[in-house]
Amino acid sequence: MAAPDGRVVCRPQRLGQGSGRGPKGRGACLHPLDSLEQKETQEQTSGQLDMLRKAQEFFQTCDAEGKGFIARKDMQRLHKELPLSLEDLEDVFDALDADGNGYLTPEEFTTGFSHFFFSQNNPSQEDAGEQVAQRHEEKVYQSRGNEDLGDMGEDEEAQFQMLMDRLGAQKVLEDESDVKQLWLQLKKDEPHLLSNFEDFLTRIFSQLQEAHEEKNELEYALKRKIAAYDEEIQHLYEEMEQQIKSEKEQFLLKDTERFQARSQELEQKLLCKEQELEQLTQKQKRLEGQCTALHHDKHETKAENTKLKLTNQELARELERTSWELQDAQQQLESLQQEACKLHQEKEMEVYRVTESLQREKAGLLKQLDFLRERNKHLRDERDICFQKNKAAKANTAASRASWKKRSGSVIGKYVDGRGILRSQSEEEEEVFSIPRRSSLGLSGYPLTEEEPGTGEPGPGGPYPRPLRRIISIEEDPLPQLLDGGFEQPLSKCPEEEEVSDQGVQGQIQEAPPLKLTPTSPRGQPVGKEAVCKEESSPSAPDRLFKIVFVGNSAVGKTSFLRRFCEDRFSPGMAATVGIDYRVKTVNVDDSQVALQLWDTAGQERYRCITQQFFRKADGVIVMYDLTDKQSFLSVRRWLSSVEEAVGDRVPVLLLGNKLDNEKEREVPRGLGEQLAKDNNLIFYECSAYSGHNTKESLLHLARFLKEQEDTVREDTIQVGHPAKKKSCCG
Ligand SMILES: Nc1nc2c(ncn2[C@@H]2O[C@H](COP(=O)(O)OP(=O)(O)OP(=O)(O)O)[C@@H](O)[C@H]2O)c(=O)[nH]1
Ligand SMILES: [Ca+2]
Ligand SMILES: [Mg+2]
Repeated sequence: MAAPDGRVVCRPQRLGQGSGRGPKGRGACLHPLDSLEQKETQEQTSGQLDMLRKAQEFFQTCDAEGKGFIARKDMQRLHKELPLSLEDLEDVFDALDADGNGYLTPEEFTTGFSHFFFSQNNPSQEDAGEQVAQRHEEKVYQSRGNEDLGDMGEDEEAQFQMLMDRLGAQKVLEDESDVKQLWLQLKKDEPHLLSNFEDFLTRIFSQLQEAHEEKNELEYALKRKIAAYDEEIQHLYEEMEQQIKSEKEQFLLKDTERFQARSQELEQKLLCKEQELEQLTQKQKRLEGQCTALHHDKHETKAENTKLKLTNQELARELERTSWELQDAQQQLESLQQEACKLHQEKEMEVYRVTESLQREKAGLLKQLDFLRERNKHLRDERDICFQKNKAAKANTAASRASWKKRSGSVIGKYVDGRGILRSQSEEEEEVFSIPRRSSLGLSGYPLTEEEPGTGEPGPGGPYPRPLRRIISIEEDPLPQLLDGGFEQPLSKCPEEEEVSDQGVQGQIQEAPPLKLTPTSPRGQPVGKEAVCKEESSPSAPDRLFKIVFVGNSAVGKTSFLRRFCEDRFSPGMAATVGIDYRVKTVNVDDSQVALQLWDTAGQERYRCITQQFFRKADGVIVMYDLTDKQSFLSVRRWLSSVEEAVGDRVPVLLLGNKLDNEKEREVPRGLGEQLAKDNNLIFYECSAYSGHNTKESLLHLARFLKEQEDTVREDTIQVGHPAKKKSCCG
């Protein structure tokens, strides 16, 4: 698209417009079609030169005096020579005097002359006056030419040229030779037609000129249109450029914004990534540190490992050696254990045998005792008669009373001889006998051989034997001793009576016969024999022995219960137990024989210190209460705590509520007993020594429990001591 070139497109000025402008106006304005008219211009130039020459000749003609300028007067002198009126000449002068100073300089004259001629080229534009003047001039020249030059070719040529110039034919005609010939012909043949021809030519040329000008105008308009179009295009272009620019700017703005946002986003991301990277770097560093530490540790561990391996090898060797030693030791131990087991079994059997024989003896002695009691009663009766007889004798009364007390207070183990060594005890005895029940049984399974103070006479062979005052301690396990040493050795000593208990049982018992017991006494026969006989009825020897201690308030029925269990009979009106007693009974528990050594304690308060000592070696304890006596049940807790005090909770306890047969007098509901048992982890039964209900069941339960407990302990012991083998041995 072509930008406007800035050329000033100017309309070509009409030549001769305004008489005062002169020929310089032509040069002042650049014709846009210069290039097109160069040729024409060249032709004009040559024409102008001719014209200048002619103008100078005409000037000299007018300036006849040669003063260098033409005045109005000079011009009027031509009136005679030119076919022009004075007025016409005046007009010509005025037209030529451009500055109006009344003189025509050669320049003014020449310029005006040429202008005059050029203006003849645009006759259509000239006003009529000028045209008229021109015609006059032509005619002047023609006539002058016709008259002066005649047949002069050169003149004709100039005339023709002048004509042509005047008509402006150079601009229109390319080749004017035809016109020239025609003009010459016409001039020669028909001179009167020449003016017509010239008019014709004038008209033709003027039309041509008009057409030319029209063409120029059209060209100009076209150019203007093109220019306008160009301008419009330029404008559009500019607008478009502007629009593009603004669009571009907008786009750029948007793009920049987007770019900025994006870059911000990216920056943030980058920041995040950088932070992450930093964290990772730190982590890596940390890990590296750890790695190094681990590496270091590894080395250390390796060294340690090697050391440990060496130690291990050493230890393995040592272990081997030790295991050999251990094996030896185990073999030795095994043989020792076997030996020990054998010994233990033997010992147990001996114990059992002795216990049984002692029991037998005790039964015999009891019989003797019964007999002696009967005797005693009888003697007392006699004595009473005697006493009544001698009632008056006061001095005798005190002595007699003391003697009676001593007889009836047949407690062994606490009460020494009747000579008042322990006088203070007699009051206690009084208490004992103040209760409705008789207190008669001695201690230690031996019948209490009471002195018969009532008889008042000592047995044969010296003073009466003292009553047996020994307590067999469950802890000392005196039975084997008894077996070894017969009855010569003391069973044990009552802690409180050491000083009085060093006489042999045998001796005392042997001293019994002098009491003149009836033949019913088993004394005459060996005590053990009867026991052996009974023993024989037992299917086999017992496998084990358990010591069970019986406790509970007085009169709850402990002794009655044991009698029911051992002899399967019930004796009403049983005497209160004094000190301690025991029985042995073998029972069958799950195909094995279990001997139960049952220790019957005295429930009365005063014997508690003795009872307490028997707990320590007990395998099991039976606490009994009388379900018709609330107080006896309330005492159970006290009994339990004294058991626990002595042995902790390692021994099983059987709680028995006795006298179930006497339901109508029941004071302790069954639930209470059950609850108590449950709270203290006890075995519980309600039973009756009278009817025999639950006597066997309850004791068997306890025996089974003890056996199982022992089995478990034994197994554990075997496993711990000898994991390889399992062997039954006496733990
Ligand atoms: N109805 C009835 N009476 C019984 C029963 N058991 C014992 N008795 C009686 O209760 C009284 C006391 O009996 P013992 O066996 O001597 O009482 P204990 O517990 O041995 O008394 P201590 O030896 O003093 O501790 C006696 O009169 C017995 O006859 C029983 O099951 N039913
Ligand atoms: Ca002048
Ligand atoms: Mg009793």
